[in-house]
Amino acid sequence: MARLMRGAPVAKALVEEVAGRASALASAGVVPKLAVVRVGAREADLSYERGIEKRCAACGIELEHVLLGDRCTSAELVSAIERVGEDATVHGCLLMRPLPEGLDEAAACAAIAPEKDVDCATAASLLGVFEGRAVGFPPCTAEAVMQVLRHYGVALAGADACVVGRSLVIGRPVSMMLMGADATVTTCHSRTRDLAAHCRAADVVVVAAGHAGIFDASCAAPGQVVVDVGINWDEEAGRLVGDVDFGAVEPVVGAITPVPGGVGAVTTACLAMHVVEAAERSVGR
Ligand SMILES: NC(=O)C1=CN([C@@H]2O[C@H](COP(=O)(O)OP(=O)(O)OC[C@H]3O[C@@H](n4cnc5c(N)ncnc54)[C@H](OP(=O)(O)O)[C@@H]3O)[C@@H](O)[C@H]2O)C=CC1
Ligand SMILES: Nc1nc(=O)c2c([nH]1)NC[C@@H]1CN(c3ccc(C(=O)N[C@@H](CCC(=O)O)C(=O)O)cc3)C=[N+]21
Repeated sequence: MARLMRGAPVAKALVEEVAGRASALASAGVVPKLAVVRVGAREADLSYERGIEKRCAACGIELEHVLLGDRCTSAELVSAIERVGEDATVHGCLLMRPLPEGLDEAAACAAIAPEKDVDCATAASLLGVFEGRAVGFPPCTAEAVMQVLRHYGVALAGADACVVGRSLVIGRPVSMMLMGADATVTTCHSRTRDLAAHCRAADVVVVAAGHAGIFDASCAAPGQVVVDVGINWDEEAGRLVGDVDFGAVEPVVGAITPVPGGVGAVTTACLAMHVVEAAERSVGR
């Protein structure tokens, strides 16, 4: 039986700290505020937004929704993002990604004011992650993975870590952050020849491929720590599932995060933390 690494206690500890800092700011006349920019109404974005709403309410963070229709142009999106940048009452700007087909994501990300980039969409923030410096903010999900590992006391120095996925939002930043924590990191992707062998050889595995069940019993090893970042909708079962075949893997490994109730719950807490930190920076705290 593996140890279950639930997200709730990790999120709770973060929220307590964030709420305290937000209320200190509010007493000084600054209410931390997040703008969420969403194009269209896809379910992945809506479910994230519901989590953000709950979390911001619990932390004392104000929320503004900037909504654009499915058929908006890249120019309209860029000017909406620029208006958020000019609004001095807003401290954080989250652009829901990926954008619908046909919109220029690079231009939209570049339009975010760097100091309000709470989810690592700009080049400046990515450079901070790459260099391991605290300029900007790392992606909330990548940071949530690190917070889970830290909360549950997973030793990373000298450990062999395997990351499945190389996207700019999760796979690559998590690989960098694990390396920054002195792990030896292997990053796998769709052209990796023997995924199962790389996974089995690792002490810690972070799975972010976006395919239900891609990490199965053939990837698992006794004692291993498995962090499941995947969020997939299982039509047949009518529920949320991760990238890990939980039923097959849980009996083998040492520790594992559930889906739902794992990394996703911590992601919104990291977002709230970034907004408060951005508000603190804006008043020179
Ligand atoms: N828990 C949370 O808070 C969040 C969870 N997510 C979830 O995380 C998952 C990953 O998201 P994201 O990084 O944006 O997804 P992307 O689709 O951008 O990237 C997926 C990565 O997985 C790799 N991959 C795909 N198939 C395989 C395979 N068969 N073997 C090995 N690698 C493979 C891809 O390789 P290649 O580069 O070669 O194509 C790619 O690098 C999704 O399920 C998403 O819903 C997303 C945001 C937040
Ligand atoms: N710039 C950007 N960054 C993102 O991180 C991002 C995004 N755009 N677009 C949409 C996807 C999707 N996503 C989710 C994160 C957490 C939950 C979440 O809270 N999940 C809970 C369950 C929620 C529920 O109860 O339904 C859990 O896993 O326990 C859901 C979805 C982030 N995304």
